[in-house]
Amino acid sequence: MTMNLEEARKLIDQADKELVPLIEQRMNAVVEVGKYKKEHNIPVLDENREKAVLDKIASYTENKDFEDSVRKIFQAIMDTTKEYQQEEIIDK
Ligand SMILES: O=C(O)C(=O)C[C@]1(C(=O)O)C=C[C@@H](O)C=C1
Repeated sequence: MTMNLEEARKLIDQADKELVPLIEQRMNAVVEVGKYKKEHNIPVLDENREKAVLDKIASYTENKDFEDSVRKIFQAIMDTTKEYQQEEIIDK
């Protein structure tokens, strides 16, 4: 039997609540990398690192039906972190 809408949304809310502190933890590390890049004049984009991150997270994905979505989500995260490093750290 499928779950009802309310139950499914509760699970989404719970997952979101757990994800936000982890995203913040990731962002804190991204800020440190951004400062290092600024100090050492290193470009924000590191394609090799992004490929390595995507391959690693793909390997963590248990349900392979979700692998492409998980890769897209992490690519969106890294696009956002690059924008943050550029606008909030490099350009300041
Ligand atoms: O590892 C880095 O160099 C980062 O700046 C972090 C990060 C990421 O969000 O994982 C962001 C931008 C880079 O293109 C690669 C990875």
